[in-house]
Amino acid sequence: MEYLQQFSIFSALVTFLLFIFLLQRKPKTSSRKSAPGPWKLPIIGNMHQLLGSLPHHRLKDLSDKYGSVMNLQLGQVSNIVISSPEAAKQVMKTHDIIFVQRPFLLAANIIMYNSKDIVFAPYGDSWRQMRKICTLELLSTKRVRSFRAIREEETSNFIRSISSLSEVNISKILLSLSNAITLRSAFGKVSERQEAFLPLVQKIALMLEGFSIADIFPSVKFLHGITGMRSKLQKLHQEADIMLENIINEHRENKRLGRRNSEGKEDDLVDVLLNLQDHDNLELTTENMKAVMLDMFLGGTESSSTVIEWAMSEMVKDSRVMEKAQEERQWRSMGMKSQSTPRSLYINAWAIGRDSRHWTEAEKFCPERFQNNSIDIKGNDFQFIPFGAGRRMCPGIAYGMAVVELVLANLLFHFDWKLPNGLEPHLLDMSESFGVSARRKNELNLIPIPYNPSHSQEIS
Ligand code: HEM
Repeated sequence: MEYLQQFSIFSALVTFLLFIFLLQRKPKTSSRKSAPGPWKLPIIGNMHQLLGSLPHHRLKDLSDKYGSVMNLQLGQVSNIVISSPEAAKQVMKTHDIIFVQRPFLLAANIIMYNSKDIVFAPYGDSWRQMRKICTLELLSTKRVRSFRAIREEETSNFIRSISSLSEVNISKILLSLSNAITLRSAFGKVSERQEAFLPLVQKIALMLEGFSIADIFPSVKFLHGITGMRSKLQKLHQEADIMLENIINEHRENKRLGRRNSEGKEDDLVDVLLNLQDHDNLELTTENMKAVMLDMFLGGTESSSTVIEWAMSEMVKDSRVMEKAQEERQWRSMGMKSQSTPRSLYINAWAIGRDSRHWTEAEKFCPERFQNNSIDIKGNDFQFIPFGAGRRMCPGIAYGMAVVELVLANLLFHFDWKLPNGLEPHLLDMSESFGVSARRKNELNLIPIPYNPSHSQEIS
């Protein structure tokens, strides 16, 4: 089991070689010396050079030409693009304090109650307090363990639902599973009203990813109005606010009446926040609570399902890896227990994970590269930073990995997988889409072949 678990982790994480995240930071002060960069046009700067391909691909091509610390002008905003582990270490470790800010994003500011969350909060006392609540209370190993029953039950239902299908849209059902786990962990017993929160979160995620004209020309205020962006954001914010307000009020009322919000003994995340608000000497406002809940959904659902989606795609494409990952199940079945010119920083972790000076056959899916070495995923080895690094590193590693590992292990244990319509594995399209987590461009459809239909054991 240990081997399969480790393999799942490695398989999942290695997909981050495919996974884009352009970690966005903002230096506290602008440096006087400018990095090299491509020639730029008046007004739009280098925006035209990003057209025609996904930004992380274009940025890698440009950095191959101009260097791993490159200057790029997008509208009024001067950006530094980081594309090597050495440069990433400089900005995320050695000089982390200078680059710890997130840039101002109109969407985040409106949706997140003037950035009262963690992801978009300016570096300072409020972020520090929220981050502490997040690491010590909401996403601690102990809390993640307390949601184990939810993860297992949802995964078990998920596996059972696949068994009765002749073909599965893996992309879609993985996102639903990830959403369902977060919904129950966050809100406890799930009502229809709470389910309506999910499509709204998806709309918000779409608004938060990508480049917006308002952020590229921050001083040209009228642009924000004429694009309709501001009013769309305000509408979404109001809708989310009403839902979150209702959910929090229901929890408050249940608490007052001594009724449990969650099904089991464990508190859900809203309970935890309400307890902190009542008992601790913290300035945790209801707006903070709502903004953090949005962070949990935006940061915690698509990220995990995308890892599994890419891991499955890679393994279906390469049967050698799939078979190796599935080897262990035979043993298990044999009786084992079951500003006007602000400056931003983009860290192209996608390009860094493919740096040929650090990785042999960097483009190849080869989870074994993580065996028998001590490469760390927690931001200490800069050639592989799936969760970022430094002060703003992801606080959701334990939560995310718990979901990825459990779901992937169950998918591999219970089924063999085939592509539909006799499609040859090597012809599987592996294009990515634009967006924060670079999901598959085309959804992944697979045929599940139950490994052992009489075998009802789930992997936990
Ligand atoms: C496999 C799943 C996940 C991946 C790959 C991932 C990746 C990341 C990355 C790359 C960052 C930016 C780090 C930086 O700027 O250096 C980040 C930040 C963050 N993530 Fe995750 N994440 C995952 C799961 C989660 C989960 C499950 C949650 C919460 C439920 C979460 C909450 C956050 C928050 C709140 C931040 C902002 C931290 C700050 O600015 O202080 N993430 N994540």
